[in-house]
Amino acid sequence: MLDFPNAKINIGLFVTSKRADGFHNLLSCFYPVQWMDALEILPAAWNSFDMTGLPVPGDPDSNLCLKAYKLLQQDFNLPPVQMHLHKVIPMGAGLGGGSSDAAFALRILNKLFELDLRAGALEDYARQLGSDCAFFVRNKPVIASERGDVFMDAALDLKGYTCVIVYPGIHITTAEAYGSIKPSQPDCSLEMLLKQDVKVWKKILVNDFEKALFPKYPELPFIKEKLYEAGALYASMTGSGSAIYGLFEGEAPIDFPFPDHYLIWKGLL
Ligand SMILES: C[C@](O)(CO)[C@H](O)COP(=O)(O)OP(=O)(O)OC[C@H]1O[C@@H](n2ccc(N)nc2=O)[C@H](O)[C@@H]1O
Ligand SMILES: Nc1ncnc2c1ncn2[C@@H]1O[C@H](COP(=O)(O)OP(=O)(O)OP(=O)(O)O)[C@@H](O)[C@H]1O
Repeated sequence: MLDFPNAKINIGLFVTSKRADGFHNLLSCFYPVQWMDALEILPAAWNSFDMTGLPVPGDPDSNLCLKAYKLLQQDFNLPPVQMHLHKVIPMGAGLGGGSSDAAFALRILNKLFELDLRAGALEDYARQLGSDCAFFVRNKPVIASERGDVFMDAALDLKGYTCVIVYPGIHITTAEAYGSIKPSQPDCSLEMLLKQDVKVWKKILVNDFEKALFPKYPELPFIKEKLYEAGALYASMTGSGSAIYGLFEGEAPIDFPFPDHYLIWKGLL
């Protein structure tokens, strides 16, 4: 069975407090975007896993797709599978690519072997694999709270907007980003802020990680400024970076003044 794990962007991200378990509570709108990997899982005589596309750092045995298989294997007597992951979404970008692969692996295995797990049960498995992972089971716009894994549907429809995502090749680990953050509370509820016109988001919505990371990586505010100069109504870093996105009404410009090694994705929301 073949599927296409997609990325997400965060629209507004407030890190509100540090928790007793070492994680942070946050408030953020997660919005799916169609920058996608490809993941195929087939029944096989023995287990195998291989990858193509962007190189994924670390031991392949610790790949989140395999972790997803092993997690379900603890509760279900799964037959062996061959998995193939084609990696397109950059890592350390705040786009949640690894988390999406893991959630899609759970979804595919659920269908392939007719495990009959409902969305709630799949989300519970996903939470064990990473904070962002549960979102990709739902995969529609939500306001996430707590560890980023408790959701409320977001009444936000950006159909017709074009999203441009720029990844400058700076790998920021999530742990590094949270390590430099100072928690703060938003003045007003995120739902209220998102109800305002996209044109005013620039003045009212923030990603708290920008304050912590922009002074350390000056390329990042530069990219954001260039997206605004190109006509974006709203631009922001996604998650804990380093990708920066811009939202354009209708079509986006074709050319951006970025170096060749940057990865740029453009698509309709
Ligand atoms: C920045 C976001 O992408 C926003 O969507 C997420 O909060 C990141 O979620 P993630 O990559 O799935 O993170 P995890 O793999 O669960 O955690 C990696 C590390 O990030 C930190 N972490 C993560 C999520 C969270 N709510 N608080 C944290 O402090 C912890 O140090 C943790 O050890
Ligand atoms: N299938 C996978 N795809 C990508 N990274 C994976 C995968 N499995 C394990 N990893 C590990 O997870 C790390 C980063 O994952 P991810 O792509 O989710 O980054 P991210 O976009 O910064 O995540 P987030 O938005 O959740 O902070 C990689 O450096 C890699 O070592």
